[in-house]
Amino acid sequence: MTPDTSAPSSPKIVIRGLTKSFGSKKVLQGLDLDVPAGRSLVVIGGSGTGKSVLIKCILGLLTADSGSIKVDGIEVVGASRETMDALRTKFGMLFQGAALFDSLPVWENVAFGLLATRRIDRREARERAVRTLAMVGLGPEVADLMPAELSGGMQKRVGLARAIAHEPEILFFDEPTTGLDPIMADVINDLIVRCVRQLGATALSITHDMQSVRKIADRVAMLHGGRIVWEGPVEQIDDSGNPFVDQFIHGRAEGPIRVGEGSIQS
Ligand SMILES: Nc1ncnc2c1ncn2[C@@H]1O[C@H](COP(=O)(O)OP(=O)(O)OP(=O)(O)O)[C@@H](O)[C@H]1O
Repeated sequence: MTPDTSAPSSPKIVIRGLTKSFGSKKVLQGLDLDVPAGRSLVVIGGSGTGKSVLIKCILGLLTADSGSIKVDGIEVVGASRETMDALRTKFGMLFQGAALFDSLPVWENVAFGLLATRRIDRREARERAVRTLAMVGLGPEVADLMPAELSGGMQKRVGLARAIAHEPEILFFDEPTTGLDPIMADVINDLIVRCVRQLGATALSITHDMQSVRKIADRVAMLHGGRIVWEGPVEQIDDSGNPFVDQFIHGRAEGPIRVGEGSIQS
């Protein structure tokens, strides 16, 4: 996404030895990953390999069993509620399906975090929301519509506006193009690139959509068997020499990834 991905960048998020199981199901099994500051890293991997679990552990929505996740040097695993609340002010999130509040107009959806966490009056919040909507290509006439009045692509834009409204340092994108037609998916990918650049943010995304990976990633990490099995610049994914990456990016049924074994070490 940025032209020079080889330039050094200190990590914004450092993950070491992360494990997470659900009952006897081992999902993350000693995962190590650095997310470089100011870059866009995309985690790829088959269904059920634990990509969402990884993001939820970083956000503190799930508690890891062991290991360490440091955001700007602050430990997330075992962090107090106060620490997590403070860290979350740095985060912006766009989840699958945009997850808008149906009962609130668009502008209140966009300004939700601002109204909840900052001393800001409704008039100012609305102005900020309208400015942020403009960043994702939506005019002021959209501000007073209800989410149900919007197409899927517009809802995604509103979700993106909500994610960036408080100018977060770190943006998380969970399957940002799922359910969109290829053209709208490309529009959303372009907006993600533009917004991340404009904010100078660090981005961590998960997606199955290889078009999206090629567009939004500076670096790519492949999750399989509970660990990162390959990590490198996006320019190298076609030439990674890694059989898991090769099979995944070409969508082949044959290869080391056996369907249905995503979270089991092969
Ligand atoms: N809260 C939970 N309780 C029990 N099992 C869970 C929970 N959350 C996730 N899992 C299991 O963990 C595994 C990894 O799930 P996760 O949603 O992270 O996969 P994913 O890689 O994001 O998949 P997809 O690409 O299909 O969304 C799955 O087997 C899932 O059933």
